[in-house]
Amino acid sequence: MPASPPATRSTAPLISPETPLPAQLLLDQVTKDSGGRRLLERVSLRLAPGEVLGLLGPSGSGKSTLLRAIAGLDPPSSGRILLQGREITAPDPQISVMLDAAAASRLTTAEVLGQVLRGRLWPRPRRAQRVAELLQLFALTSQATLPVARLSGGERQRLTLARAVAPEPELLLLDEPLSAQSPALRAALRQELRAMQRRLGSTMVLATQDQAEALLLADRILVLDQGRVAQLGTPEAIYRHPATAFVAGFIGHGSLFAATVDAPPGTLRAGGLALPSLAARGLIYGTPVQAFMRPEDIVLGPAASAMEGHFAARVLQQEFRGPVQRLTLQAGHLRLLADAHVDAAPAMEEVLLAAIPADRLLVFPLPE
Ligand SMILES: Nc1ncnc2c1ncn2[C@@H]1O[C@H](COP(=O)(O)OP(=O)(O)OP(=O)(O)O)[C@@H](O)[C@H]1O
Repeated sequence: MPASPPATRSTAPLISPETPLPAQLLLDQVTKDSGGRRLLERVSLRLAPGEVLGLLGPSGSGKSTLLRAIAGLDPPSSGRILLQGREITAPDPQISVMLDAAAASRLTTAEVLGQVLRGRLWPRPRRAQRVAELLQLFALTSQATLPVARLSGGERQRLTLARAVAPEPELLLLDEPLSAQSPALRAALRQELRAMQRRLGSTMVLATQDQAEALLLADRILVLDQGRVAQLGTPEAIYRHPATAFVAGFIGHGSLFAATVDAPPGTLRAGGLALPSLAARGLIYGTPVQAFMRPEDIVLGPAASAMEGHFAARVLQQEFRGPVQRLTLQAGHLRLLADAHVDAAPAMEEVLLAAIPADRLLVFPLPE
């Protein structure tokens, strides 16, 4: 048995900065206060070299504040940020952050890119080659000689992104990098960004409100809720095992509804239905909770009839989503989202059998 930790241990940081690396980026209880408000509250995390972190959260949750702190642009009020063991308190050449590429600049697109490729690492021929490569990668070749002020919003965003990745930094911080791009270009740039990150092995933090972007690009996702870490985990863990109702509702789609723990154990009563839920086992009879399910988890039609707790549901709405139809079902007093394969989708107003697998009906405590 290891000796008990000393009594002072409880006030020690959650992560000890003295612990030997692998961590490349370490955030230790990062707190930020500004204008009488707490914008970040004790954010701690450890990113391995080459790891991509998706920073997700609603507008105003503190994503940009956290990125600016990591970039050394706006240091935290308390807590520490370390890159390879060095504390970050000011901008660092190893850290590249997306900053708007001088909107009113008279420089051309190519010149703005060349600007960040200075020093002995970028002798003139290598610099010119890199600029040409970036122009091509970010679909800006035709705009190479245009003054930056003339670029469209999407072009300027691509230039901002190209400028951030240009120096091949150790740590790349991106803030909504593709929000102004058309869907096709966005998909292509996502792939490009991921390939580039793998090739360079840069550690990356990507703040976005676009869940698909975070789910596709990130190794792990940090969900921020009012400046606090609501959950940190792999995309799959966050999607399948959300820690709170907020995370469940924020990532992906689903139905969140009020329920009460019922008998026999592992049953929820909601909207007049009795629904089996493994997550409700062990909870005290009569406890009010929030229940959550994803639309793709509901079983529809004859397959539902063999399942415990199946119920009748009426199709209220249909939404075409390519291979699936997203249905809104009326079941008891509940409205539930359900996905049906487009070839097997029921008609409007059709009444059909439905069931929620017991391991897919999640339970969260009521908000305080
Ligand atoms: N200097 C400041 N003083 C007071 N409040 C601030 C300051 N800077 C930012 N805020 C507030 O802090 C909160 C977090 O802002 P931040 O820009 O980090 O959010 P975000 O998650 O990046 O949002 P978005 O997705 O809309 O860009 C916001 O409510 C913002 O208004």
